[in-house]
Formats: sequence, structure tokens, C-alpha cells
Amino acid sequence: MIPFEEARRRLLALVAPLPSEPVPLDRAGGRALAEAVIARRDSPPFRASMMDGYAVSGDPAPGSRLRVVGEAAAGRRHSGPLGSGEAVRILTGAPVPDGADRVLIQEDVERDGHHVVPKRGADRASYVRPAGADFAAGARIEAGQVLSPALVALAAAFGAATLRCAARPEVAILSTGDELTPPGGDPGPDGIFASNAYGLAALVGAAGGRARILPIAADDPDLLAGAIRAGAGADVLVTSGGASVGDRDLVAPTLERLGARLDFHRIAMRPGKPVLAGTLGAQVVLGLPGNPVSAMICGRVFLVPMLRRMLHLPQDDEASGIALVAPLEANGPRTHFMRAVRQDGGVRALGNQDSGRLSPLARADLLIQRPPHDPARRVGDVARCLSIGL
Ligand SMILES: Nc1nc2c(c(=O)[nH]1)N[C@H]1C(S)=C(S)[C@@H](COP(=O)(O)OP(=O)(O)OC[C@H]3O[C@@H](n4cnc5c(N)ncnc54)[C@H](O)[C@@H]3O)O[C@H]1N2
Ligand code: MOO
Repeated sequence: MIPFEEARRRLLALVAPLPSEPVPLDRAGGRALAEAVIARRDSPPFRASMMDGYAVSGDPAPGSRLRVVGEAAAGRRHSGPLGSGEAVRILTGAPVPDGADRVLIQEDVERDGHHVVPKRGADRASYVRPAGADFAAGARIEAGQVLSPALVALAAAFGAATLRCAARPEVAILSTGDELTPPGGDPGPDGIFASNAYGLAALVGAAGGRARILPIAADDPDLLAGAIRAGAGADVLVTSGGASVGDRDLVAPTLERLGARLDFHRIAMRPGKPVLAGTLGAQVVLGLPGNPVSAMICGRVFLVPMLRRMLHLPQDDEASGIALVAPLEANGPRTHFMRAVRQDGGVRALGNQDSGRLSPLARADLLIQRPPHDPARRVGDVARCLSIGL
């Protein structure tokens, strides 16, 4: 067994950032930006009116009469400078004419034919948005981040039609076990519904990858080999089940028979002891335990970081220290990821940490990560907590 941290390091060393590909803006939301986007021009590119009203120069006295000499609308400027005693009818977003430094909002003037008359107590704000007030030409959206809706809007405002995003890693997901039936089927009295592939696929999608769920493989070396081959072409093959030491735990021997190079098998962690990793040709293989909670937590702590690396994203694993509101018993020799909930401003590990029970996982807010041989902890001690994202 190798330590958890070493397993993670080794797994991350097996993957590399994927090439980037052009993605049209209307498809770019949620994608990982692989190359910086650079603004082509200032925004706004001119001094722009923030309101509907009248562009004027200086501070015309209430009651004075200003001659309206033209109109500026968004997309169509008033040409020619503004003289004293003059005003230009201006609409929101329009370029402010040369010579004007202020927009009197419409509510603050009386219109009188070809003239406007400022009212007493007019709003004194300029309502002129300076050129480049939002961003200047050359402004950047840096690579290595997920494109939020606001970043997509900003990229569009930069004038970029297409963004270079990291290719989405494809993850083939293989469930093994005679007992498994897809949800919706009839598992019979001794069978169960196969849940791992669906949870893992959702995790892959949320992390920015593409999941391909392979047909379930029965506990037979040749059927398993065929199922593994069906995952060819995917960047990562994730298996669930058959990773441990039972007679039917065929994943490691079958992978080796197919020419895979195993990098490690078994980790000093809980859940997740039977995890294996290696390469099968160009494909990275991650073998997860069948226990549903083990599969999901190992997906969270291994697969998501692998996908982030492939997507040119920084790791998002800063842990926060949160005070315990219930004590913890001493930990054993393996890194333990405990399902936990926030409570009264602190954190409490859930009562049952059986890696076969999905219901507490679905209720958990956090994972408490405990190092091997962590001593018993009291209320008020600070625990290292990871966002669970599950
Ligand atoms: N003698 C030992 N027994 C076990 C050890 C050990 O070290 N010595 N390790 C235990 C640990 S830890 C785990 S975790 C499990 C995992 O073993 P496998 O990866 O070989 O998983 P399976 O035996 O195939 O299945 C375990 C459990 O999970 C259910 N399962 C499997 N696939 C799915 C799926 N796709 N969806 C839902 N549930 C699934 C399966 O029916 C079993 O109940 O081994 C311990 N044993
Ligand atoms: O350590 Mo195994 O992965 O739950 O129960």
C-alpha cells in the first residue's frame, strides 16, 4: 500500500494537459479556457452617455435656454462639436459629442421646441462613462479557469468569436460484477442496481469531462477484457468493482493480460484501499473499488484532480480548517475521508462511515480528511475539510 498523497502524485503524473480546441462563444460556457482572451479595443470605445437626456458643456444655469443642435443615439454619433449655449439630444449608450462633458437627464429639463431648459435642482452627476472605463484594449481573461456565464459575456465584449478551450477529456466508465443490473432493469433477489457508473459520470460531467458509460461486464476474464477494449479511445478508463483480493476481483489481472502497465495497486486510504492505476497504451486506467461510497470518494479525490490537470485548471483542493462540534475517535493507519455535515458553524462526522451506504454520502456537505494515526479529536479541535462536490 502506498500513502494517499503519493497515489495522488503518481496519478497526476500519468496525465497531461490536453490540446486546446477552438470553441464558438455560444458553446463556451463551462469550458476550461486554455489560452488567454485579449480585448481588441477599449470598452466603451468612446465616452458614452449613461442616460437618456441632453449632452451639455459645463453647468448650465437653471432656467437658461440651450439650443438643441442635433441628436446622438447608440450606434450613431452627433458629428460636430458642441458650442456654448447648445445641447445635443442624447440616448443611453451614445457617444458623447466633443465639447460636452455632462448629460442632463431628461427628467431634469423642460423641452421647449428646439430648446431645453434645465430645471432647478438638476442631478449634478456627469452620466458620462469614460472611454475604456470597463476595460482597455489588451485586457485579458487569463487561461486556466472555467468560463462562467459572466466570463463568456466578457469574452464576447472583448470581440472574440471563438475561444481556445482545453479539449474535454473523455472518460469511459466500466462497471464489473455479476450482481449488477442497470437502473430500470430487474436485478432479481440477489442482484443490485449498478449505481457507480452514473454517479461517476455525473462527477465527470461536473468536472468538465465527457463520460461514456460502457456496458456492465460480468465477472469473467474474457467478458471483462472485451469490455475494457470497448473503452478504447477514451483518455481515461475508470473501472469500478473487482479491484480487491476476492476470487472474482479480475480487474488487475485482466488489465495486465491486455498489456496494461500498473503503476500502483492499493492505497493506505479509507475508503479506497483497493484502488489501482496504470496505463493501457495511451489510456490512463483508474481502477476504483465497487463499494459505492469508495467509488464516489475516490472519484472526487483522484479522478477530478486528473481531469483538472487535463483541462489546464489549477487544483481546487485547498482544504479549510473547521472546528469539530462532535469528537472523533483515533484514526487507524490509513488516510480517512469521513463524510461530514456542517452544524452550528462547525463540522460533525456522520455516524455511519460504511463505504456501502450511499444515503449518508448524499447528505454530506464535506469530507473530513484525517491523516494516518490521527489521534482522537475533541470538540473544538480543527479538522481539515474538503468540499465534497458529490
Ligand atoms: N478480504 C478482504 N476483503 C475485502 C478487502 C480486503 O482488503 N480484504 N477490501 C474491502 C474493501 S476496502 C473494498 S472497498 C471492497 C471493494 O472491493 P472490489 O473493488 O473488489 O469491489 P466488489 O467486490 O466488486 O464490490 C464491492 C461491493 O460494491 C458493490 N458494487 C460493485 N459494483 C457496483 C456498482 N457499479 N454499483 C453499485 N454497487 C456496486 C458490490 O455489489 C459489493 O457489494 O472489498 C472489500 N473486501
Ligand atoms: O476502503 Mo474500501 O474502499 O471502502 O471500504
